Amino acid sequence: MIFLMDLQMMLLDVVYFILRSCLRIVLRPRTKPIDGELVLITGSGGALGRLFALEFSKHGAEVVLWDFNRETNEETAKMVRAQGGQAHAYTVDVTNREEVYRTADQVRKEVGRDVTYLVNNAGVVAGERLLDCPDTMVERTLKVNCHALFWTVKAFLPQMKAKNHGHIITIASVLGLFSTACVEDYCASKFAAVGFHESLAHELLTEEDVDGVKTTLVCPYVVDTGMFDGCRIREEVELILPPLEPLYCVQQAMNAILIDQPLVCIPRLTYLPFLARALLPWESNVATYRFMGSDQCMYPFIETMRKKRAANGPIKAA
Ligand SMILES: NC(=O)C1=CN([C@@H]2O[C@H](COP(=O)(O)OP(=O)(O)OC[C@H]3O[C@@H](n4cnc5c(N)ncnc54)[C@H](OP(=O)(O)O)[C@@H]3O)[C@@H](O)[C@H]2O)C=CC1
Ligand SMILES: CC1=C(/C=C/C(C)=C/C=C/C(C)=C/C=O)C(C)(C)CCC1
Repeated sequence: MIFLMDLQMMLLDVVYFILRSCLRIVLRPRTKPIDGELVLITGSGGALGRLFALEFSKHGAEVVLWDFNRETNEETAKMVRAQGGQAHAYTVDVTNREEVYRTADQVRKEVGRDVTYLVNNAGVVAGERLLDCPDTMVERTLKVNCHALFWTVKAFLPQMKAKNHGHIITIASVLGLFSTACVEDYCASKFAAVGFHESLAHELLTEEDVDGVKTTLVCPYVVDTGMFDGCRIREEVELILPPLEPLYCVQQAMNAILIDQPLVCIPRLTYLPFLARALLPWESNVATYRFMGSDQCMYPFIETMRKKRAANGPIKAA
């Protein structure tokens, strides 16, 4: 009897949340205020990290900027201050566990309060076919895009839990939900990031006294930041699915964060290949990939990366 009542309640919940999600597309819920929050962003010297810093600051938050590129990170801090915000820049390699824990303590002492929002945004890609990809590059991708999430979350989650207030945001990728050829390192690391994030979200949901700690998983499609320069799908399909403008991507992610949305794929159209991967036979997906030119979409990207590496020299391993 209890089982049947539980089943009925669960089905009602399922239908309620489906309807609520549909309604939220048309009637945007009220966003939560974040003025006075302390937001830490990793990879803040990069394109999306910088825009996140500027957007969070526009909403009244104070930002802590972590990047291992001192110059670009300082530049972000300057831009935040120029728009009247407060920023603290730290040069950190997020793959270095001790450095993460040490700098987290330093932030606590110097800024004088706990980080309440953590945006794990730092990310890299090897940009090489598997058999041509040096092992150190594979390791670097996994360390930056996946291992670092463990170190930063372990550094900041305890205070969020203690105060029952906080928000953990993971900038993953649609390539953490479905894959394509020649980005084995990246897909492995982003699928891992999605797995890490979702398991953490479930863990927090099972602990009743931490319902004030929220999570948002952000999965963007190609963004025009330079990171995936050259990535191309079939021209006709690209007309309905062009690379995203970086600011649009960050604003969509901000909307999701500010309404405590647990997952956002940007644009919404990319929920379809995610569903297709789960529902259709493998061969059907292969057929759609071929039709859309997404089976070989990374070929020109790899050529572009090779040219970039030839011009700038090899990338330092993390
Ligand atoms: N661009 C795209 O098409 C998409 C990107 N994403 C994800 O969005 C995030 C941001 O991407 P985007 O802004 O385009 O990339 P960028 O390369 O512009 O920014 C990434 C930043 O992370 C920094 N970084 C790299 N390694 C470390 C490290 N070990 N410690 C600290 N900082 C580090 C980089 O420093 P440095 O410049 O010195 O390398 C850079 O400043 C990434 O996680 C990416 O995977 C998701 C979907 C699509
Ligand atoms: C595979 C695939 C597609 C193309 C996806 C691409 C090109 C994704 C690139 C994502 C990037 C670069 C993410 C970075 O984090 C389509 C056309 C949606 C159709 C279905 C399958």
